[in-house]
Amino acid sequence: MAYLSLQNLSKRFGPTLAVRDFNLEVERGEFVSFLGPSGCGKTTTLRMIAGFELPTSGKIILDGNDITTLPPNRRHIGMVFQSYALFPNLTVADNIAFGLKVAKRPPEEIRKTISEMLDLIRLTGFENRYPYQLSGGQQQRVALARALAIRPRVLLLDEPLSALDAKIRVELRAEIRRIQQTLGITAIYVTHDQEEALSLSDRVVVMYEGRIEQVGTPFEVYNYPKTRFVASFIGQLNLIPVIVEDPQQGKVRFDNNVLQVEPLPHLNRGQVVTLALRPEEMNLGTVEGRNHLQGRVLDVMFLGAIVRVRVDLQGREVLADLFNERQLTLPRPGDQVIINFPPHACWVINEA
Ligand SMILES: Nc1ncnc2c1ncn2[C@@H]1O[C@H](COP(=O)(O)OP(=O)(O)OP(=O)(O)O)[C@@H](O)[C@H]1O
Repeated sequence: MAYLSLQNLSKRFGPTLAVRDFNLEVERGEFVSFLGPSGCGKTTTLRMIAGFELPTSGKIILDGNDITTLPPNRRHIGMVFQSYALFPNLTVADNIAFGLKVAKRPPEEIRKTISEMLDLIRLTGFENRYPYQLSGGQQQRVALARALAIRPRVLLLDEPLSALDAKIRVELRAEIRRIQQTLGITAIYVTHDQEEALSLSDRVVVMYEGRIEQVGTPFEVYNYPKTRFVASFIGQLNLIPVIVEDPQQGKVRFDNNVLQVEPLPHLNRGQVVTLALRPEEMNLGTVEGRNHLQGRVLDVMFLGAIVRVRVDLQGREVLADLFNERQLTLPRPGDQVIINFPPHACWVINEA
């Protein structure tokens, strides 16, 4: 059996079913993210694992023991929140030592753990500072050390980076992953930021309205989304309505253009379906390949590593991404362009 097993978990708050029949198996040492829009039940699920909420139904098994109704302080779980929640009147060292002192660990062990934790979060020398003397990022690293000092069986992180600046957020993200891997600790990370979930996790649980939509590696949920929600929540997606011309040959029609996609044996001729394509699969300005569409540039957004071009394709707006390079000639609004994409880049959504 998996290290942490969530079995048919549900949570109801009055009329709201916040979490519905949630099933997940987490391996020891795995880093799993819960990703979804506000209100989809991520925090509630995390709080049930921590013991702050009792499930309305279902079970939580940790390392072979049923902990569903165990009080939080007996679960041996570490938690990091969005607000650093450090004790303002305690030094860094005393904040880190807090859980160990409550557990009445010997002073020698406490000293040793403080020193190891400071080394791990790269704040050696800061032990006598108070939280107000630290930056937000440093405070959050202390909060992480405090959660880890008790050697928890699972580390839970609830949007731990959302109060920080963009640059610190990216730095600390890498730090969290490094520390998690160094300790081999099992971690569950709640976020509504897809980039954070994709970059940190071994697996991502995509949630919507209290339900799991898909569980998979970052590669799987991005490249092989199982539902329309997952496809549109993670990354950008172009949707183009087309009519099936020849299902066996994978030919579809968009206005007067016949497009080649992969064979669609489960569909019928004449059916209206939606082609879904990522912006990075749309090539701009070349006539190679099998599918070309005429378009007109609406606007150009320079994002650094990529340039995102919004194009009008005969009344339908799509996004096409170019890789930035210094020699690039940027398209301009009003330019006539050709968009092409390979047959294997599109998937077909059939909503009928
Ligand atoms: N204590 C509570 N009492 C009543 N309703 C609650 C309570 N806690 C959460 N809810 C409701 O349950 C649903 C799920 O909330 P939850 O906080 O788990 O979502 P979330 O995905 O973590 O959202 P966010 O990203 O905004 O924190 C929401 O509709 C919320 O209003």
